[in-house]
Amino acid sequence: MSVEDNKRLAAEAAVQEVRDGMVVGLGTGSTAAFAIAALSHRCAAGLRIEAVATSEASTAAASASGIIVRDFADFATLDLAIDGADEIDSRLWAVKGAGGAMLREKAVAAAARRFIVIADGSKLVQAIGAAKLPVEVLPFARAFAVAQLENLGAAVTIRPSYCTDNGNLVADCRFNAMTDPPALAAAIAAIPGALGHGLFLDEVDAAYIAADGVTTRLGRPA
Ligand SMILES: O=C(CO)[C@H](O)[C@H](O)COP(=O)(O)O
Repeated sequence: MSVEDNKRLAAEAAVQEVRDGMVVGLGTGSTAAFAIAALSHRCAAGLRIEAVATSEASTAAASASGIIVRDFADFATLDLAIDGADEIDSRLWAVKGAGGAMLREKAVAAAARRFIVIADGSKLVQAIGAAKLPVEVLPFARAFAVAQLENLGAAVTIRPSYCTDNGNLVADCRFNAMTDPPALAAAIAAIPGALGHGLFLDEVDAAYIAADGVTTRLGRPA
């Protein structure tokens, strides 16, 4: 089984949780794309849902595949959201944002009554922290925010030639050791000009992880 097959299996397992009448948050990235495809097949077979999407790319993909996509600005809560991750551990702490959508992704995940991460087995780690941690940065505050992130121990690279869907920069941060993710999340959130980051410590309710063609669920059942 290839990595792509495992991404698809994890996505298909998560999409089984979607029920008629739900408002569903759609993630961003290659694994989330498999969820959009699986959801599109279910909609073609008669499932009636509405969706909101975490990026312009996912909005376009979902709309093109026949899913009704609404504006997240009009929803205070969602029934379910499904998204990929760059790392996830058994505490259901995740790092997201390699695709640069973490600010919208976190708002959608937080609004969802149930947030599911889908991933192939390579994303399941003993403890998060090896992946780069993306931080969305207001261009106006670029140098200040980078210096503040460096003060927290990060080696920071502004993602070249990249602009988020919100018109901002992404500072990719590498930490030698991420010893206290909750403290780090709080410290980054306190930086003026740092608009959001890819540490998801409170949002994930469950994860479907597929490895070697076998899908495992971590976290609470639907
Ligand atoms: O957080 C994300 C985008 O901002 C993605 O969900 C994450 O990067 C995983 O992507 P992929 O499924 O392509 O590996």
